[in-house]
Amino acid sequence: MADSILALEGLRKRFGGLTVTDDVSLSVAPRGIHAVIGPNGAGKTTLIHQISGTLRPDAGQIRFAGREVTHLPLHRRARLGLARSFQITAVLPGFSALENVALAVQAGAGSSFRFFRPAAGEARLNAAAMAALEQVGLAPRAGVKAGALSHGEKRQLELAIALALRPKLLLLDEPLAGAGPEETERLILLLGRLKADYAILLVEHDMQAVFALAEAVSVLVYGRLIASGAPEAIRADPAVRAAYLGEDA
Ligand SMILES: Nc1ncnc2c1ncn2[C@@H]1O[C@H](COP(=O)(O)OP(=O)(O)OP(=O)(O)O)[C@@H](O)[C@H]1O
Repeated sequence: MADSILALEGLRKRFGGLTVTDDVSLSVAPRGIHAVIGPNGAGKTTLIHQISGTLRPDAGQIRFAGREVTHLPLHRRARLGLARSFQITAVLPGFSALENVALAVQAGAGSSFRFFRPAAGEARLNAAAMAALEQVGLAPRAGVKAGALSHGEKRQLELAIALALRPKLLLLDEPLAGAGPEETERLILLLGRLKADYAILLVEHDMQAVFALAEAVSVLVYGRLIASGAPEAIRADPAVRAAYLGEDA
């Protein structure tokens, strides 16, 4: 589709005898949240890994921002604006929130910061990092060591790191996992704000959050996409109810 930021076409991935991504085609709009849901082991994370470039598909095509990226390595896709949220384990606990984001900005900016004298470069770096912290509501905690942040704040920090790379598409794999009720509410509000400016592909088990946030929902079962569409249509889809939502419906 011409107006999609991401388009998957006939994507396939096998692990030995197991087909984990089975002829998956879907497109993601340039703004808003597209959720991918499905039971445990359905292949959601494997799909995200193929989009980010961590895993190579066996067949099919991935188009991102108007070009084919199927065989591009992860860092080249990141430069084009494809960001995955970094897991908490990637955050450096001994560095402040600001330093963590600044490191990401520096890595993402590549050579563009070399043109500045070190001090000026550092000021620009910190300003860009602070802007990303502001976007996620973490600016007041900029000086706090990442290791001392609460679980929810670490999630916010991961998002700030991803945003610092100025992405066009954010890949979020279970951003609400492990968050308490209050943190969940805060993160849902944050994602609701971010989706106005970014395309977000969201893998999430929290169905309340998914149906509150998503403009589009795709349902994976055993690696196959059994439905894709507006949340209301997905909720009413008999195949989806039978395969997945049935137990909660
Ligand atoms: N590297 C691998 N080698 C072999 N099998 C794998 C590998 N990675 C994942 N799998 C298998 O592929 C299937 C899909 O896994 P995946 O993690 O993508 O599912 P998921 O939908 O993200 O699950 P969950 O909701 O539990 O996180 C599972 O059966 C899993 O055991």
